[in-house]
Amino acid sequence: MHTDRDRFPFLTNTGKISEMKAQARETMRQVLAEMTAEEKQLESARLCEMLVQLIEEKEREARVGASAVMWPQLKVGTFSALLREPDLRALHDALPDVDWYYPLCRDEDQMSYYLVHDVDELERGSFGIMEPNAERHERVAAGQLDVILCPGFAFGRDGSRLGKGGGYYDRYLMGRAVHCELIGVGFACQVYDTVPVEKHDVRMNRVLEIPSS
Ligand SMILES: Nc1nc2c(c(=O)[nH]1)N(C=O)[C@@H](CNc1ccc(C(=O)N[C@@H](CCC(=O)O)C(=O)O)cc1)CN2
Ligand SMILES: Nc1ncnc2c1ncn2[C@@H]1O[C@H](COP(=O)(O)OP(=O)(O)OP(=O)(O)O)[C@@H](O)[C@H]1O
Repeated sequence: MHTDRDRFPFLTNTGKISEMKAQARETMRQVLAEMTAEEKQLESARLCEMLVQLIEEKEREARVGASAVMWPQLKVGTFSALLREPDLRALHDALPDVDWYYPLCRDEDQMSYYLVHDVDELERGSFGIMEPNAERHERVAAGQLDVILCPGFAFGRDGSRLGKGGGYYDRYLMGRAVHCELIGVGFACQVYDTVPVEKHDVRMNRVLEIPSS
């Protein structure tokens, strides 16, 4: 059953989508600021459990018929949490066979992913985000990732995503492989039926939603 909660509630239609997106981001900053550290921790753990199930299922699919010499390892793009984002670090321990890649903003508009075995290898970089180091970590081509976990300010169940406003993800995701699954990962208060998007905004294949208890 859909309720008012499901409609993205904070918009006055100004006729300009870019203005509506800016307004929606501002509201989401306020909504997210109300979450306590404990709530964020609990929901992050829940999201990790959901992701473990999903990724294990993908691993099983990839391994049907695979041989021991060509044992497929999933390449998954993840992210380091900003203050208002879910903390996904627990995935490393829960899924040790996955190759984890983290984004690095290389200049004003380009982002690339690098292989990171241990979260302790990340260093504080642009925007205060914990990032890989281009000299120490191995870069992967955009078309090589099997799954990309995408952060954002808000997500729609229809796959729409409201990002942070840098355009990094949209530009990067244009180069993804056809089989690559894009998963929107946010807290429960970030998921609505739909959120405002422009033509260039890339749709998620799936948006995680913590079931309401
Ligand atoms: N974890 C993470 N890594 C990412 C992004 C992201 O959104 N999240 N980016 C996506 O493009 C790129 C960096 N771009 C960014 C653009 C804007 C803000 C920003 O406006 N920060 C918020 C604070 C958000 C928070 O704490 O959650 C703000 O000022 O309100 C941050 C990063 C690449 N790496
Ligand atoms: N594929 C693209 N090619 C060129 N410019 C783009 C592309 N995608 C986005 N941009 C530009 O980047 C800027 C920010 O876009 P937008 O507001 O959609 O970012 P966002 O999706 O919120 O950010 P992010 O994806 O980094 O979280 C806009 O000026 C937009 O025109």
